[in-house]
Amino acid sequence: MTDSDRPILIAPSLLSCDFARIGEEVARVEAGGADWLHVDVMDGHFVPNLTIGPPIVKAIHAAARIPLDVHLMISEPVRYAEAFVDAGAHVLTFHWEVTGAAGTGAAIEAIRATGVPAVGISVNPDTPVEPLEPFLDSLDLILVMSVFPGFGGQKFIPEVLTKVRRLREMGFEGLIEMDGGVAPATIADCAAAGTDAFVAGSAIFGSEDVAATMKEMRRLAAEGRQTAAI
Ligand SMILES: O=C(CO)[C@H](O)[C@H](O)COP(=O)(O)O
Ligand SMILES: [Fe+2]
Repeated sequence: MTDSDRPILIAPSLLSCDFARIGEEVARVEAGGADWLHVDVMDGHFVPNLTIGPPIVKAIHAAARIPLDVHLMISEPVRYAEAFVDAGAHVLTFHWEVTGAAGTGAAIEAIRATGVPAVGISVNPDTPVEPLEPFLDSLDLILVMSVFPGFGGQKFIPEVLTKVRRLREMGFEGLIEMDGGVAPATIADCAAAGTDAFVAGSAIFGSEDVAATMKEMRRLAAEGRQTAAI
């Protein structure tokens, strides 16, 4: 895939939305041009925070028209994968820190067996990407965390950009997603490094006009990618 063929996917993280009005929040970002809805699942064990489970994901899916990008920050992703896929996950991403070199192949296989359209793996900011090499051909997406998982509204860690470049050098052709502190000020660098999918919670839901913010982020991502290609 050449740079010009690569998508620019804007994925608002519902972690920063008004949960009391979640259906309206979904409609608001869809109308504003979102490509995916990013859903953060936390278990209070892998990360020190608790969010939502399959019933709420099902409710979001019922309200949504665009794909659900489900980010599992949980210690037992395989145990719960089917429940999240039944609830409507389109992309299901688990963490390398949970499965490691010994368990990742089996986890990918088990999650693939659920019939989910896309299987992803995520790496924390301090996790290298080289150990992912044996699994690159069996992954649809790699989510590079640009904050330590657990909370929205944290500051972008720019050092992770080298891992996006490294994954492209290693020949990964699938989607690369960045999550954490992605905003108008940081998105161009993410795109220039080789990112396709951009998760943003506080930058989108914290803005006055979600449509204008997403449009501006898309423009800056395209510009960043083009600058990198010159
Ligand atoms: O996975 C996450 C946190 O663990 C969230 O997706 C992420 O933090 C998005 O929020 P923000 O854009 O505000 O950083
Ligand atoms: Fe996330």
